[in-house]
Amino acid sequence: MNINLDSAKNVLCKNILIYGYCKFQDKGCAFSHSRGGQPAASQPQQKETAARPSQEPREAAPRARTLNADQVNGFVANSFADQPKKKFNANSPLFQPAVGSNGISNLSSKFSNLSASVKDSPQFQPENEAPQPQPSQPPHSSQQPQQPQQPQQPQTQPSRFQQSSGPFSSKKFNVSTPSFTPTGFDYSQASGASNTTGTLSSTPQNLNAAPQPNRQLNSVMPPASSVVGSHSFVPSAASGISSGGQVQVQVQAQPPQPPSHMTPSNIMGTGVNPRFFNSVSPHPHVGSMRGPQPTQPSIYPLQYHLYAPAPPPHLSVTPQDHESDAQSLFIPNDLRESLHRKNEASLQTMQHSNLPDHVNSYHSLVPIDKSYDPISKSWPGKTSLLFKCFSNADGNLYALRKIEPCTEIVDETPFKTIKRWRSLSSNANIVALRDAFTTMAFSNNNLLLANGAHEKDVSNSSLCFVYDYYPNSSTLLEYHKKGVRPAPVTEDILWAYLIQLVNAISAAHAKKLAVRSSIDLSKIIVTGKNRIKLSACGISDVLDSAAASSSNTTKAETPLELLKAQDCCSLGKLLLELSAMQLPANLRTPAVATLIKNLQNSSQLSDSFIQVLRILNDEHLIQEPWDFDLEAFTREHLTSRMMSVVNNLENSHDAIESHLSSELENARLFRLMTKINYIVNNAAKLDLGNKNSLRIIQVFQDNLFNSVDSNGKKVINMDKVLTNLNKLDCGIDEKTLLVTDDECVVVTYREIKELVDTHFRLMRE
Ligand SMILES: Nc1ncnc2c1ncn2[C@@H]1O[C@H](COP(=O)(O)OP(=O)(O)OP(=O)(O)O)[C@@H](O)[C@H]1O
Repeated sequence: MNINLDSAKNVLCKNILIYGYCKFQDKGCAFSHSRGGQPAASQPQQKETAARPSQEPREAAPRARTLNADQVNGFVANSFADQPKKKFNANSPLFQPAVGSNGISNLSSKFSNLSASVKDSPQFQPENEAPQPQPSQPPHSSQQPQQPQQPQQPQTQPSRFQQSSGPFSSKKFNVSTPSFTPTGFDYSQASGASNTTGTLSSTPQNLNAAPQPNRQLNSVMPPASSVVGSHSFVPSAASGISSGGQVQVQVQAQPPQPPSHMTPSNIMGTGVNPRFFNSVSPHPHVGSMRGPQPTQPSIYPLQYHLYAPAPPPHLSVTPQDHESDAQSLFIPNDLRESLHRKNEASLQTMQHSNLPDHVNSYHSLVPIDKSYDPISKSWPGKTSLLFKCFSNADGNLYALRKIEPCTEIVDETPFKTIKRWRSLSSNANIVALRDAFTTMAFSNNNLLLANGAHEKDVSNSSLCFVYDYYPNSSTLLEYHKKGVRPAPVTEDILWAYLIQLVNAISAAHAKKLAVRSSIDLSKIIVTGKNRIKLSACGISDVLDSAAASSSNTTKAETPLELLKAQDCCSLGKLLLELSAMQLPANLRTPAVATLIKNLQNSSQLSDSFIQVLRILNDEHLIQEPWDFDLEAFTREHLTSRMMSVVNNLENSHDAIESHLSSELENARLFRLMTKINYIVNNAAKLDLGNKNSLRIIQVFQDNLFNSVDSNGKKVINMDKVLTNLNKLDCGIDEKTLLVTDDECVVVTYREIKELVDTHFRLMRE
């Protein structure tokens, strides 16, 4: 038809007259589309929207929620109808992204073909479940009282997919899809929290009475694996729709319980003495916890096992040369768990306590002593308490040991060996001493001054030693004797301990120091597998020196040679004590000679180790200390054993390095999430061109953090976040279904990744 373009623009389009809108309005229709200056609606949906009564203001970001059956059945493709601009409506001519100059439009225009409405969403139906009868009447069953409509209640994500049946009822359940939501993460259920979603019901009758929606919309949907995959799928739930059109879920599974190793008692058991965290603490420095107390144990520790654990050894199949299993891609579970626990212990804080805010340049004190008794066994007449603290100087964590009373220290003289101890900080088997001082910080100064006490009353001062902090370490006593499950003592372990202790003692002796009270089961800490360190070095030096200078008697200092020999004796005693643990209780006699004989006869220890025990426990060693040469002893008895210890250390170093390399790229998900957050948070401020593609990123981010359990209750599903981010990071071709209140769109992870990268690049330009 020939049209005069000049005159046509003044003629009202017939489509407007007949239908009220023209679908070619933006596609080149030459006629006028404005009635009396009012632009005509270009979509029937827009007219509907305009006629609709004003709705509740919506959240800026679309919130994933479930549509009820009425919404589904009566759904018209009103994508984001109540938003200023339409974005993803496949039926709308407006969803043709304008050709932009930034290149994103090409990409996002693809989504116009992929877009699908919520009504098209499939329902997951387990294969063995009988198909639900189609409703022959409106969804108002006489058997079911109608649930009160609660439009503002949060709705459930899985139920969105329980509203249509048919097409996918014969599909196999695919746990590898992103939809698979392990049910082990809803700990809130375990605490007895009730279902807050008023429209949900868990009664079995609802399942029978529930009609299914008519729509069979499989033609536009992607394969089941990807569609079901984009949502939380709970295999144990059967679904239905109530008479009120509300989704009902029948829950069959018991609420999941956290693994036994993740119970609070277990966590507490590994770290700080729980008494420090009681609301009324028996610890002298820890006051009662103020502030609101949690009413239910809703806080759970970190989820250490975010990946599936390895199968039992007898079930694991040895991979072929060209194969690799998933376990090899990740850091081993036990190593990851131990590192997590160490981090947790390091970052633990204590909000309300009577501990001072600052002790010299150290702050944020948290007790790490696990014993209930502050009275020290190593330094008679003193109390000793250990705290984790942060340094103001370098921000690092340290272990601060407070010793009281310290009235005998009146000047700097007792600290004369501290500098030499500090110089041993590089020794692998000595916990580095960083600082030593006396302080009044632990005494309540204000109270003392108010009571007329002198400000510099030394009776209230404390002696403090600051060491490197090794989170979650335990003493040899706790590790092999007093722990919940004491580790067995083998000969290999004994040799490894002996060599490490000789290394520490030799280093100290070379600096003209003696380790003294540090050679004790309660003062040697285990920091890793068979790795030990002497803690509390230097304290005996300071205390003995202070005691000597304060006493009026001019008592001669103990000769260093004697102290060195005492160190070797202490080493012998310690090894004997550990070795005796291989004997039955009735053979553990206090007489050294008999004990060694029993060890020789009744244990698996080799003759060479028995020989070492004999030498180190020889009484002549104390009587004639000058005769003993530790270097010669090392050369003669330890050299051959050193090779295997070095070999083990090298192997462990290699293993740790290979695990480290597998985690080299572990920041990639953080980078990806940062990019997405930058884009989404700055979307309003930045001119990012095509808004449709931006919307996809927003919806992806929104879907990522919206998980619900089988009851429609919001849960934190780290597994889903990790899985989806990993897929996005790899940019795989698998499709995912992004769902908002009104619409869903099917995109591949590759396409979302391209959008994220493009937008982030544009944002930086
Ligand atoms: N440098 C350190 N870093 C981290 N933890 C440490 C450090 N030194 C000791 N610990 C831990 O602190 C806890 C208490 O140690 P401590 O030496 O006070 O033992 P104790 O049996 O209480 O001794 P004492 O009878 O002398 O008080 C132990 O569990 C130990 O593993």
